[in-house]
Amino acid sequence: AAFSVRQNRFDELPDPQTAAPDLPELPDLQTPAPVASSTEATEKSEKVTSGLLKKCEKCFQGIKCVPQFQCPAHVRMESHEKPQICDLPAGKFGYCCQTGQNHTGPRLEFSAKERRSRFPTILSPAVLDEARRNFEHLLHGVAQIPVRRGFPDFAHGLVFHSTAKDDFHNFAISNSAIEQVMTTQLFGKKEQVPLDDFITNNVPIKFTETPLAQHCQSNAICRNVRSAYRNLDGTCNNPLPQRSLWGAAGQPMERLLPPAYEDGVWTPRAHSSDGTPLLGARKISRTLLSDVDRPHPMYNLLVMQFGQVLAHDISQTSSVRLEDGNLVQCCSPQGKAALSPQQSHFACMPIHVEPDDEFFAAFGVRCLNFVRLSLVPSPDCQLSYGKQMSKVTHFVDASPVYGSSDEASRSLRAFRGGRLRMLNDFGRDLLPLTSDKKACPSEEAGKSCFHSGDGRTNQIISLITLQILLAREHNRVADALNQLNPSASDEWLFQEARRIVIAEMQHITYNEFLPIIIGPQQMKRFRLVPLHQGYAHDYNVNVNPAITNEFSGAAYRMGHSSVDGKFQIRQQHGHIDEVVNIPDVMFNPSRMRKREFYDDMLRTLYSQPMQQVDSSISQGLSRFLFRGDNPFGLDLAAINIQRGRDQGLRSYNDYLELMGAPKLQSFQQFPSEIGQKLSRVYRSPDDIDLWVGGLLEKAVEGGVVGGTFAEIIADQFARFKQGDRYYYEYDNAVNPGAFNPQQLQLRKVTMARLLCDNSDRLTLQAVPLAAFIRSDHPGNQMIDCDDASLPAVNFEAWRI
Ligand code: HEM
Ligand SMILES: [Ca+2]
Repeated sequence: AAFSVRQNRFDELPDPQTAAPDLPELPDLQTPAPVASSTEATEKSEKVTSGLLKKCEKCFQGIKCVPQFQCPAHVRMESHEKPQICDLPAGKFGYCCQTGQNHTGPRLEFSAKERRSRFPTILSPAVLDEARRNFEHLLHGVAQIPVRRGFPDFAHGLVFHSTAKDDFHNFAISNSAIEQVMTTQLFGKKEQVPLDDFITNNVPIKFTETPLAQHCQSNAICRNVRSAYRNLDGTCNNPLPQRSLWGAAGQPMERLLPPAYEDGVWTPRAHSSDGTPLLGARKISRTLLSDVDRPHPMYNLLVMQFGQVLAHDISQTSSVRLEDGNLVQCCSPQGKAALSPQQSHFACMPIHVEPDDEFFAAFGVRCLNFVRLSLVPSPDCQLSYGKQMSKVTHFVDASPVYGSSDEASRSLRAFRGGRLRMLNDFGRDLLPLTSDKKACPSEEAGKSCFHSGDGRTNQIISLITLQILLAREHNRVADALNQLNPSASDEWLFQEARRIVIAEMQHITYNEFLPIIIGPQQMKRFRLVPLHQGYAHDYNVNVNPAITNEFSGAAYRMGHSSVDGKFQIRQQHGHIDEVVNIPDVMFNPSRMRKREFYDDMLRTLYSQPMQQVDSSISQGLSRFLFRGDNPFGLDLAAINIQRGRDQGLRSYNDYLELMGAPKLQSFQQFPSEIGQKLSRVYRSPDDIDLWVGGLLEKAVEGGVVGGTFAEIIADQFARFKQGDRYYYEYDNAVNPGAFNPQQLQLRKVTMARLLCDNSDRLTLQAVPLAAFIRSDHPGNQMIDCDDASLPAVNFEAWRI
């Protein structure tokens, strides 16, 4: 087989306890595991010696030393061909890696000739015809049952909404991609193509010259690759013409490991490693991910809320739709049962609820709606597995503020003084109201829903708060630039203010936010720490900045565990004025019109602790998500697990191997209570879903997530840095919109400054100096917004 992560190649590594200190460590689980019961794994590892532990050497010219995680092909190599090891910052070792970005690329040793002898190299018209007929039948042969307004699954669908026009466009592209996938499935079945050949892109047959080539992508035409401003849709960031779409809106996501599709193409993982059916996502959620109140001792809810804004900046998938653009329904009314196979849409993957469910049983609910993500055609037009995409620009570029297309950005601009349009609500600037009836779940509420660069803004009121804050920051900067340059054009003011706000967003992300999530070691090892002065030189034209499926489908959803089910809205002197349950402020923005609410919400965010990232998920998300006026909502934990399977994520153990840690061999390696629960829902440690396994790990030192999520997240932010030519720390040799040394003083910006500069100063007069740290944490302190020791960016450097 070309690919076999199932074999544990890392049992060749010596026991981390007894070997050199810089070896990969066992995943640290939330409470110390009873190591005493000497497991099979320990015995094995004591016996073997490693070919890996040669002394660290320098990599050959042109080859980079990267963390093992960024050298995914290593899991597919025999030990004698493993890459050479080398030194990384933070006293860790890495690999001299040559694999480039194509993690699921074909193995080199198969020559094209050898491959060709196995199956035909062209698609026969008969296969194309049959697949076409099958697909037509799937599209039109079943009842088109839409989701009804006012129900939780309607709001869930809105999370994938951008504009009606976009949804329509995606529908056509996704259909073409799904027809490609179905043709591939049929071809695979007829020619008995080995599963491994699909998942490693080893089937060198193209759709070119068939009708299915119609939507295969061409490259973007970049009129000016030296433009000082990044394109709104993210195109033309990479200067090479054949890479002009890297990181752009609508582009496919990357993968760290080949997909776990049962047919190698698009059929979700549904079986355990021993062949028995996997248990359902809801069963796993209610067994393992209960709601326990564990406030974080150090970090506040602003970490959670900034985290979500950032999530929306870098990822938005899209779900399969009905032909008329409506959402697909997979359950009978009131979730009484899953629709029969004859009635079901092909993208249905409903979540099964058992009759003994502690919560949903009381409402007679046996089915939660779940629709698979839509696909995009293979960029190279090759027969391959299904590829999910992100609708927003993959880069950290404040796309929630400006939109991910020229059209979206035009709808947001005032075209005066470089400003964004705002709603003046009795002297306070709020976001403009939306006219898009699909942006809010009920038509009535739609009247007061807000419009921004991201379709998910109204999802929760604390998210609206930060969206307002960022839009105000843009206008504040535009006004300051206008003061300095009264004759500057609207376009110049807009683009300069946008360039500054993006840099602020990037600086706060890498300087303040990310270290909290992944800890200082990972920051150093992946070279993510911003410089104090001067320019960074990490740009790498070979790095694809695309979001990975593992990041969006699992690792970064760690944020869901940091959500608290309640907001404690404070008045003066710490007195709690109102307790708001989060489901009551999902897609319900009316409170924002109360005069003091915006300031109060910001104060809540910086003073209320976030929840620890662990296996506890608030019932506000796992029972009442998007409940609206209904007695029950959806289960986001179950949705996350199901989504991982939809996206073809491999099991947790495979990602342990990728980071160079030994795979788990037994549930006994977990703390006993967790191990027992795991054994009730999984047959073997090889079956654990990535999101679940990641949440069970103990946090890395100085971070909030465990080792596996830390690696996936660090890798992603390394891509956003190395693969973004416009990254704020790059000089003119790389970045045509580079800041000059005086302008780079914008590194002074902090989250605390943004809070002060964009509050209403009604109830918010002071902020914690380290804004993401609880104000009651020793060492942090409240600072008055007018205190000169709270650094501010001076815009003099923009006088022209
Ligand atoms: C009140 C807070 C939140 C709610 C109600 C919420 C809800 C949701 C929902 C409904 C989805 C779509 C799930 C699916 O169908 O697959 C989603 C996706 C996601 N969420 Fe959250 N979320 C919240 C906070 C956060 C936070 C704090 C983070 C990270 C720090 C986060 C990260 C993500 C990511 C990465 C995705 C995948 C986005 C995509 O690629 O489409 N969320 N969230
Ligand atoms: Ca973006």
